[in-house]
Amino acid sequence: MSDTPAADRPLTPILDRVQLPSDLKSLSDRELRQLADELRAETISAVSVTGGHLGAGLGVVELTVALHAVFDTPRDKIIWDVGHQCYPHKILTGRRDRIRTLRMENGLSGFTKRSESPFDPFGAGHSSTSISAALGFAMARELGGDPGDAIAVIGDGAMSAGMAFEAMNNAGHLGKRMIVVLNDNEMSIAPPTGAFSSYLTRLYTRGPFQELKAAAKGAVSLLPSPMQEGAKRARDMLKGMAVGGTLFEELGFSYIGPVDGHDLDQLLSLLRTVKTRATGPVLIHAVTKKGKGYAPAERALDKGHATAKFDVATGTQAKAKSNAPSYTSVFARALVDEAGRDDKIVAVTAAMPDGTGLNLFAERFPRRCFDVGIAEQHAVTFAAGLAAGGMKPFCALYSTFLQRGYDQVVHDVAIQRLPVRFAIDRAGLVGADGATHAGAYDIAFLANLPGMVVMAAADEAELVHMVATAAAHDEGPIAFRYPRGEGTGVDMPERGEPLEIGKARMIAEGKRVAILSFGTRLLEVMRAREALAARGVTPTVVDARFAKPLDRQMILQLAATHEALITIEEGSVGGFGSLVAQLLSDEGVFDHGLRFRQMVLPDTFIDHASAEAMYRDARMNAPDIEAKVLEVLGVAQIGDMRA
Ligand SMILES: Cc1ncc(C[n+]2csc(CCOP(=O)(O)OP(=O)(O)O)c2C)c(N)n1
Ligand SMILES: CC(=O)[C@@H](O)[C@H](O)COP(=O)(O)O
Ligand SMILES: [Mg+2]
Repeated sequence: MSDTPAADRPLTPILDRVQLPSDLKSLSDRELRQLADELRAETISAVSVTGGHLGAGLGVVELTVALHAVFDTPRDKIIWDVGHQCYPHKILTGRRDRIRTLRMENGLSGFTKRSESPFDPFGAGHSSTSISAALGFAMARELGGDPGDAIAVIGDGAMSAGMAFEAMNNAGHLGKRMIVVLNDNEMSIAPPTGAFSSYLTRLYTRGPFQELKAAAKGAVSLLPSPMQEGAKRARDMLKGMAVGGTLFEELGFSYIGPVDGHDLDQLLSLLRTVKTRATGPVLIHAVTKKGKGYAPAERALDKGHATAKFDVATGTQAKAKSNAPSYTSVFARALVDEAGRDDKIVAVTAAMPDGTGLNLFAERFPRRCFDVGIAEQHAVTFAAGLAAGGMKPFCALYSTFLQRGYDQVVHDVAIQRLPVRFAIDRAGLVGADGATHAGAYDIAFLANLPGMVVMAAADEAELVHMVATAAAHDEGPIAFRYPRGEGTGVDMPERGEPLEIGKARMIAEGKRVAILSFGTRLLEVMRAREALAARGVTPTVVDARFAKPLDRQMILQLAATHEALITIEEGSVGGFGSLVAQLLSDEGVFDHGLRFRQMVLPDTFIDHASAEAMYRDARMNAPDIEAKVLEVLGVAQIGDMRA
């Protein structure tokens, strides 16, 4: 477990007096200002030993203190969008003693989580859900459910997603008291793109400040008294001028802002007034700085969005030893290579240019690369439109975020048989981000779609071939998946060669049991095979490459020549193994006594830990494969081989 030596911990006399947010009520505003400074120092110190999301939390330190000082949590509910900015909130809500276990096995989650604390009323990890959830709490209160205020804190990046607007539309119509704090730091993970982002910038660069905007639309009564004076002056000035309402006002919110989100006095005074006077939906537009107060984060291109462990004095991050290129970079380079030969290839990312490697593509082909913002649904249908228009779109998304665009995959892509290429990164278990980010379901939800081709790369050389396969496949949609992290270090091909659709590859011939591997568990399968050889068992090993279409001929042949078949994949039940089972059952193979086992992720949500530990818990590492082979053959032990 990580720790900070006592001598290196920041001095935090006020924070030391805070066990729970109720302790903030006895602090003066001056003490609250000091508390904010100490909370920032404690956050930096903690993340320096755990790694994790740093910049977003540093940007909301004053907001966190002000919200907890003014409202009565957990009766009042603060709903942090994404949840990646919640570390200061965790420190103030009874979790300081475990803050140096963030994102570790058995430690605190890196996001808000209902099961972790009553101060986390709603869990997150994916973006743009907070306003919907807050509205749900507000309406539950109106209908006699849990009392208290509902406050959504949502970033400018998350605000640009469709869900946020769906929620605003509904909230403005229902007209009930709820509060949205728009935390505008002009950053997503990368600098934000899009017209909405420019709109927010215009809101605070065009001139009118909070007094003027509030005056223009009658939100004056929500402003604290000193500001009301200014507002009245502003209203007088405005007489006769045509001042357009903000988009938020048009949607039925009282808009207050922009306010300086690091000015604690102003925040306290504003929130106190809103707390006593608000009757309907209110949006407070707070302007903040991502990474605020820690120079290395403020200077970094990503404003310290996510860091490895680091040295607090210098900001220097610990470098992971790497023996092989990451799958992400292999994908990106292969795509750039293909695109150099084919100018119809275009690429789409939903706010993850660095995470998907498409930053590399954008450097080389800026006109052919689109960052659509946090908008996975749009990304998929936009790619469908590009395909319908004659382009060859690669839609590069994390498996977990593709979930949000599923109807678009079915309705806009698959039914129309449009050749959208889905590059699915972060397939399988991802480690520290935990269950919300696990890429567990894409095989199941894609391979059940008629006409969809679904591939998984067993190593980085295979990935290069799959990029080439997707580029060459114009007949309909095609997807290929690959995990987070580095490859296996295999020799790389000069250039990708399109694979024959639906053909598996034989890796090692053996006897009695055949293991059909789909994806990067192949390495663990080969380790298991080596261990089994010592016991005189030599399984046949096949890299399936395709979950859809299956290599029927190869699978039926293996079934005819082996006593048992085992499938393994980094995905949930309902995917590759289920399709193999369906084939074997349809062909009556089970009637002849074939023994069959599927190794899939368990039917539980696996908590954050290292990816290796998560696969250990999922029982999908080499010792588990070895045990499964022995069990299916009825050889030796029953029980845990890993003693
Ligand atoms: C649906 C979804 N897509 C993508 C992401 C990845 N993601 C996490 S935080 C983030 C940027 C959020 O920007 P913003 O809301 O402005 O918050 P900030 O980090 O600037 O505080 C992105 C793209 C996600 N969590 N959920
Ligand atoms: C909060 C969030 O959704 C992202 O920041 C995510 O943690 C990135 O994951 P990777 O580190 O795998 O890119
Ligand atoms: Mg932002």
